[in-house]
Amino acid sequence: MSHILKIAGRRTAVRHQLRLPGFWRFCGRQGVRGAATTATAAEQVAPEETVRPFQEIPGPKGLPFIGTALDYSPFGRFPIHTQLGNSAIERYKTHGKIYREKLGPGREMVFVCDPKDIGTVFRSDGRLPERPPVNSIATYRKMRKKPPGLGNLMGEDWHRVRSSVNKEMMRPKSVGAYATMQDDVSREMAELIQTVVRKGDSGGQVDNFMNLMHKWGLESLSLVILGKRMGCLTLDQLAEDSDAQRMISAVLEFFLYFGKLEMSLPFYRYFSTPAWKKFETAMDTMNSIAEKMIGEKLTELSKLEEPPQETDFLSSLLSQKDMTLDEAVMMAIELLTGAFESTANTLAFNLYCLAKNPAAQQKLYEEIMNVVPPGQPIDDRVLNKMSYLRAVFKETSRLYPTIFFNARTLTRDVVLSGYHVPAKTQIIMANNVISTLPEYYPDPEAYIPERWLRTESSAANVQAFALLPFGYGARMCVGRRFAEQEIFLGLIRIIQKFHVGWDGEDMKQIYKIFNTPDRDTFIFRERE
Ligand code: HEM
Repeated sequence: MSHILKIAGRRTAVRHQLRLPGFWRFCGRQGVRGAATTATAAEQVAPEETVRPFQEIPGPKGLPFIGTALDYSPFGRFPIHTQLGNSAIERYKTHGKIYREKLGPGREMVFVCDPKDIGTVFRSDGRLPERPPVNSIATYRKMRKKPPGLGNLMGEDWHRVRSSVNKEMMRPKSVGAYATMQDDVSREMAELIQTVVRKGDSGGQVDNFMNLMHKWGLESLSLVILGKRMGCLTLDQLAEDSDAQRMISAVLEFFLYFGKLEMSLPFYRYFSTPAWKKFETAMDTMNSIAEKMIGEKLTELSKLEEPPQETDFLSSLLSQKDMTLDEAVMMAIELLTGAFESTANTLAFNLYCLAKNPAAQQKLYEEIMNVVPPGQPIDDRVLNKMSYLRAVFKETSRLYPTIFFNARTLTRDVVLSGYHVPAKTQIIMANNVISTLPEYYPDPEAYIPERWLRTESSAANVQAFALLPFGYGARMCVGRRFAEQEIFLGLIRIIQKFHVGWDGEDMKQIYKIFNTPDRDTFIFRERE
């Protein structure tokens, strides 16, 4: 443990030096307004006299106090689990590309559905971009006296932690080093599907396929973050009391109640509502399993005289100079618990689009066979050669987004669609609306990966900021490269072995913060 503690002590000192002056300089109201004046003058596209005031932004009329919150209740116009994406499409049809909506006390948001406005918002990010806080998680972590986690950190604290994590997670070379490990897990996952298909009594379906996807996502993450296999990848039902199954069940429960709490009035802040109790129990379970796994890893590391040779994310984080031990552990917990569901769902959306579009699937299969013959290991250099695979991923993200909206709290005043929007306003960027508009995507309902290929004449038409599945700028998804690499590997290993079809009703997306497939009736047929 000695070298870990030595490093941790040094980090605490660095943290205190950085924290106070920077934080107050950038978060103080005067500071932000001051910055706003200069930036606004430089960035405004319309002369000042033509800029319309904030209050004139159109939007749905709501009730006093709760605004339009009831629209999103189970009995409202847009029940949140099934209609959140549609709500923005319908509002756009009524109010246009910018609208203002109040969803409860202190929760007024401006929705934008124009790539130019989205560009303006992201370009105004500055050095310390802010997203609206995720209140339920912040409340839980405060109650348990834990650090808030990267997603909820703001100001200089966010910048310091993010800079450390970026070194390991945003550099293609660092992330590429994990590709072979992730590929091993993906190959095993495809072999499990093969075992089921070869039994011949399932008609090519894998019972509870999404559960297999979750196991694949968790196994891969634990290998990358802790350098450890969890033993999830089995066709047998995992024992109910195993860490892996408890973690998977807790994460699914967590996302279900997380979505409910974030999109309803925050009564949980005042008393323990039934939804809050479920959320709290799920968080407790996830954290205790992750803490146990991380604790075991720290004990292993403490027995080493020198830092380990093999790569794993936690060991790399611990060797960063400007992160405290608590923060490194919190970061590992956040990644281990929060990230495998999104990759699992995204892989399922990609498979579904390919199942429904056999010509695109065939084209992808041909690219895979050209670049990676079966049996050959895959590394990051191989992935870089696969342009059709990337195009499939983008086109799926357009039609079946894993996240509907990006969000920012403005750190300076801007002009959006000719309206003045002041600093501190919460902005929701509804890229899912843009995805339905023929002015940005000819034939928007069709699945056409080719529109993303640079060689096609249509490629030039896809406007910047129209599609941003991982957000944008300094605060974009820190797991983007890991997630893409993992999804690409999963897709390659499945499509290489199987023709993927679909049985029955179309898949719909259920909103639980991340979109989730409502069914998983894939049909796998082994290729000749
Ligand atoms: C397909 C899967 C995923 C999608 C679609 C996704 C999408 C996003 C988006 C849209 C954001 C907000 C970005 C912004 O505000 O500009 C975000 C943030 C974040 N994501 Fe992901 N993500 C995925 C997977 C992952 C994975 C695998 C990890 C971790 C290994 C991860 C960790 C994070 C973290 C920690 C943040 C907060 C970053 C910050 O505030 O600095 N995500 N993600």
